[in-house]
Amino acid sequence: MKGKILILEDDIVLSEQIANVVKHYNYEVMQTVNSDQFFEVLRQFQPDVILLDVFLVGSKLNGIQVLQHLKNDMDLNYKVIVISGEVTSSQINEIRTLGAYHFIEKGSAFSINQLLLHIENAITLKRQEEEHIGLQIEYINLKKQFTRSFPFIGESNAIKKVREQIIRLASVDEDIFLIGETGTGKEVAANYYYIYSPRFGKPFHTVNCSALSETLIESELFGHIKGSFTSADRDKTGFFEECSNGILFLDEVTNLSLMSQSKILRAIENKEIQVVGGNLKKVDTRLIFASNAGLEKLSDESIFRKDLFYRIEGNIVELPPLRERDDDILLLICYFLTSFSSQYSVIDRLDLPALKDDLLNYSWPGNVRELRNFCKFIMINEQKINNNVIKKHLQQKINQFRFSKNYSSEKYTKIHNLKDSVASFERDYLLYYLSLNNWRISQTAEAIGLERTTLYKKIKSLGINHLKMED
Ligand SMILES: Nc1ncnc2c1ncn2[C@@H]1O[C@H](COP(=O)(O)OP(=O)(O)OP(=O)(O)O)[C@@H](O)[C@H]1O
Repeated sequence: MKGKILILEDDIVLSEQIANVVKHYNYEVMQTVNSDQFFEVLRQFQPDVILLDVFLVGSKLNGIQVLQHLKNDMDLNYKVIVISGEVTSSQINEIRTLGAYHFIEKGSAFSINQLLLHIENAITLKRQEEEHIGLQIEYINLKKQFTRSFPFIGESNAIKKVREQIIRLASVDEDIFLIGETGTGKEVAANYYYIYSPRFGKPFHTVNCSALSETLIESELFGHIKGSFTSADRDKTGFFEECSNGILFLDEVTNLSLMSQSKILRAIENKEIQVVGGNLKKVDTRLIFASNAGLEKLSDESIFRKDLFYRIEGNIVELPPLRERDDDILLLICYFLTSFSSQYSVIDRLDLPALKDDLLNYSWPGNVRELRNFCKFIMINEQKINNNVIKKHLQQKINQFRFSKNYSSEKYTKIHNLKDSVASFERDYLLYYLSLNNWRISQTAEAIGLERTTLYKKIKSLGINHLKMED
């Protein structure tokens, strides 16, 4: 069946004649003689094309009024072909303004073959429009899904500025360089760029450059031809070509060798890649670079090529560390706790604003990732969540951080006598766990796997002041 046709025609002989011909050409047809009957059939039949007469004897509405009703009250995509006897030029204009697909005069010039041609064209157009609408809906849904999966939370001025920069660069289809400490959200920002890029919906791949081995890097990025090296047992398309018309996200780009960076620069400048063992190929790949390196490291020639740096310098966007966007910490903690609480069915009753100072007392060196993992840890390990529970975990975190910062291995390797070095470590270790366990000896002993008496002896022999301790 090629399509559905609904006829509204009071001339039964003509209606029958048209119906027979179009049926013969594999269309499904319904015939009606007045407007009431027409609207009754219309709802159920859902035609592709409507053949509409203008003057209808015995009908509540004439053809033009029917057309008016179709335009104003029905948002479905029908194609209407008006077939009529004598109509005035102003009526023809009205028919056109009301959105009819075509107007055909009855009379001696009327040809059913021509009508068939118009029907076929109308149906083709309708299918194309439907496909276009379908694609648009799919595109909008994909965007919504993407935005939900990669929320970019933050209302601090710093993050607002970052979002603005990203939207501006994405909308003009420029390469971008995201820099920032680990966990500040460079990958989140890359996804945000993709959403605002005209390339959204086209391929988008992430390559972690530190995971690429130097020998295979060219083949991974630019592809290779079968037989071009020992293990190349078939042709391979590289990431640049896979993402042509789309976006390639090169994460940790400063971990690439200077040689590999020069090949990337060539690919950007010439919009062309050299396939390993093959020919040059034109590509149109937009690039997002990301690195944990600060600006001063980026301008160090031994880490990042000067020419590549100058090429991208104007498009650097810096993700601020969490400690510099304190306004966001409550928004983020609230988001993570809520998302993990539904995941692990833990109810959270918290007065978050009262926690702000405590949260900001810590520097969050792992940034948003650390905050996220902190929330996850609490949600998994605690049954009841309240401000005190959060404070307790925060204090433990602060203690651990101080311990790792103050007692780096360097402190012990500097002591040239092994016995003294071990003693120094043991002392720091015990002090750390004693403070973590509120100076309770039994609790500390259990936490570190010692007998209570052994711990007590060690405390004495290491000269730890045990006056504030309890058993
Ligand atoms: N603004 C934000 N809103 C919501 N989640 C965020 C935000 N920033 C970071 N995250 C979350 O924090 C975690 C780390 O983010 P991301 O991987 O983007 O950081 P990164 O800067 O790329 O880190 P790295 O340099 O270590 O790869 C992710 O789980 C991410 O979803």
